[in-house]
Amino acid sequence: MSLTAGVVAVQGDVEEHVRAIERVCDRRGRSVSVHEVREPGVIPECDVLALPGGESTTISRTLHRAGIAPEIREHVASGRPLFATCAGLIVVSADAGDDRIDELDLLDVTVERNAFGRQRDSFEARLDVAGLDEPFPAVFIRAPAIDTVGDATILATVDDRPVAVRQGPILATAFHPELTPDDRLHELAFFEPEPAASSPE
Ligand SMILES: NC(=O)CC[C@H](N)C(=O)O
Repeated sequence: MSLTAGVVAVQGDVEEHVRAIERVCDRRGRSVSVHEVREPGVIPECDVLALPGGESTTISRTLHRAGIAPEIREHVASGRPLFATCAGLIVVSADAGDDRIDELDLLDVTVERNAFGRQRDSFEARLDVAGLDEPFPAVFIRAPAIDTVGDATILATVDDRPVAVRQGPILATAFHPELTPDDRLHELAFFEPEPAASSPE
């Protein structure tokens, strides 16, 4: 059966997520149609969903204004996979410590925006990620870090700060897996959910 994927296309690296999803599906021999989500009515058709990085205050405001936010909540509530990267992580968190962000409160973590400081505004790290055999080339761009973790499971850390977590159908990273040709985290997010979550296969 063909997979229907959505990439929330408010802002940010949408095209890169689309291509990563197409690559993963191609490798797994799955046909896929990927929709860029800008309005309500698309997410209910999607088996899997990506929420890209960008600027989290803009993304948060637009999601609520466009009426997409409730559909993201329903998507997760129904156990369908959501992959949130960077600003996406900030938006799905429980608290980002910024009044301009109306968090979706789907992931039991609090985050600090731009947590790695000026000198390390952008950097790359070869990251050990739970569930992957080889380190992942992680690209950080004005990345958030996770401050406190409730129910979520930590998959990776930088300087002892969590930068990748999963909780039920949600996988979230402070970095940008869509900016590298390595799509193992898209594969983990969409095809190898935690046992409690339903699989799109
Ligand atoms: N690359 C990103 O998504 C950066 C996130 C950005 N610093 C924010 O807080 O919105």
